[in-house]
Amino acid sequence: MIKPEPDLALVVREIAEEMQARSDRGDVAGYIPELARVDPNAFGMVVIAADGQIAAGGDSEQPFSIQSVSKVFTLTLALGKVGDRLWRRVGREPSGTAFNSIVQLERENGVPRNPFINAGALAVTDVILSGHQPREALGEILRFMRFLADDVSIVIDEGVAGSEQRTGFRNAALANYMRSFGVIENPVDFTLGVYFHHCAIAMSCRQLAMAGRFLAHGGRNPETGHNVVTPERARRINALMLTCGHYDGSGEFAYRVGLPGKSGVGGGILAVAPGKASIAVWSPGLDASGNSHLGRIALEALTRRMGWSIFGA
Ligand SMILES: NC(=O)CC[C@H](N)C(=O)O
Repeated sequence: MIKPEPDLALVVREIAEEMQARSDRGDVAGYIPELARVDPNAFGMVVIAADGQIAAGGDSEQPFSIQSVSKVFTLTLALGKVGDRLWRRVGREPSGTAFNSIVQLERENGVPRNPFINAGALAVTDVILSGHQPREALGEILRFMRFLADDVSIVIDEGVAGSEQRTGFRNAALANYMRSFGVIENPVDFTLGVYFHHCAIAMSCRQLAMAGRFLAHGGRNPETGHNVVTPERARRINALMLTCGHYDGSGEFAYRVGLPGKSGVGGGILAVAPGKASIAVWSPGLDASGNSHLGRIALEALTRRMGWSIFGA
């Protein structure tokens, strides 16, 4: 007997209700003052299926700080700008260290392990910035997000950006250290400014799931028909998300969820079920690796109930 496809809308609503009822929520990111004030009880989830069906649950329309989820999109832009030359400045291996770790950089001559840890994302941002003023580079990133999500209302939360600019001493240390090796080429303050601002882009789960659609469908947005990247590039970005998208929790995420995913300390996760769906989830409480605690649990429930893990049922 063939098992019927589970009802996606129902599954997402059920998961949202289950998550909202849980008391284990993790801890909100305390090191960025503006994020420390976010309500830990928020939870939202949006799944956009291949046919365009949108299944939503919880606080799916509430904008949150996408933080490191932005690194998927800056990586896409930087690859579009310099292609494989990007890999001279950043590696493609999981780090096995915290997202803001400093020790590995010294051992590896200022070349960050991958584009998703902070050091790697700073190097990627620096590539986008080269040849531009910070304002122009930021405009390019924001325009790209609006284009992908098909939504001009997406903005940068200046309060969050300013908050990080005042307190991001560790990122400043990473950037200065890389500058000493020539891995960062622009004035460090410029690169940091663009980085803090793209991390401070605010989006809802629906907007984020929209923006991720090209990754689920071989580089092409099935709705607009826009080819954003080649199928090969989409596949490779997904591979990096699977192996590096959750820092030192990437193995656990692959083990439990089985999808390429990218987290941010705002509590958002973008996950990609190739050929099937683009998924965004948000719950501000984090686990010890700095990834959304309930976000991961919700995604695990989704892939189990839908049979969507890339490794099989
Ligand atoms: N993991 C994250 O989301 C970190 C991003 C944050 N803006 C930082 O640089 O610390």
